[in-house]
Amino acid sequence: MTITGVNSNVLKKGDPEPSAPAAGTYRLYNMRFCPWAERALIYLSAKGVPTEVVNIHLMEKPEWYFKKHYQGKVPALEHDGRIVIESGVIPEYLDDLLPENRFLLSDPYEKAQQKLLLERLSVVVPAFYGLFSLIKDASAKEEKLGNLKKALDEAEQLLQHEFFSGSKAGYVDFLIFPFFERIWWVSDIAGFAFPSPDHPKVAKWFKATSELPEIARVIQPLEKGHLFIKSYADGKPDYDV
Ligand SMILES: N[C@@H](CCC(=O)N[C@@H](CS)C(=O)NCC(=O)O)C(=O)O
Repeated sequence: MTITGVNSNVLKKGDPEPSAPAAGTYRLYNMRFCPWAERALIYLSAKGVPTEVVNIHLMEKPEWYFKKHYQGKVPALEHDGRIVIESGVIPEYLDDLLPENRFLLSDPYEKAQQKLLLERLSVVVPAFYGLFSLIKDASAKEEKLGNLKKALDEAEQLLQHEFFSGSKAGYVDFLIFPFFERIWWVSDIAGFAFPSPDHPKVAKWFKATSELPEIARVIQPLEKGHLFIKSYADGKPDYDV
């Protein structure tokens, strides 16, 4: 196992800054339920590089964390005295740094196409965030589920192969999966079906992708996802569930 600490203690205000990661190893500042951080986590897992995960309490951030990320957000990647932030930048950085095992293709046209596909698929992101209000108040259910359906219709149409990245999972799958996973978490709580037979290609992709070893070994169990989502919807996110 090259990834350690995925479920480690959550560091908060007052906790000391960990010493620098050992040379040649990677450290990911993470929050287990953050979809943006999960993009970087999945990428590191797929790269198979030695990685230590450090979980950050986002409501009570350690003072030193602002040296890692100027806004105090996750993810941030630290290695060999360098820090890289942003979930859209870290994967590309890792591909440039470790080109023997690339996921974002190096051919300029293919690379552009993959990025455009991710851009189009990103309709699922606002559709997902819009679902939170349903957990406490079902009054806008029709509208929110209508937005989700439109986003999933788009994804169904964009899925031309077994994976979004082609016959093998890659950049697009790794970066968009965390949002589909969270739609799945919310579906049980807010009372709608996902994955659903209305989007058969997406349903098949979701199952296959969630079972990939590089993903399965780093994601959170469904029950924990439920607990976190409920705490978040209550306005008191519980980072220790
Ligand atoms: N644009 C950033 C977004 C990251 C983000 O919003 N992370 C959230 C957690 S899911 C965060 O750190 N929130 C803490 C804060 O905003 O203070 C990225 O893609 O990396």
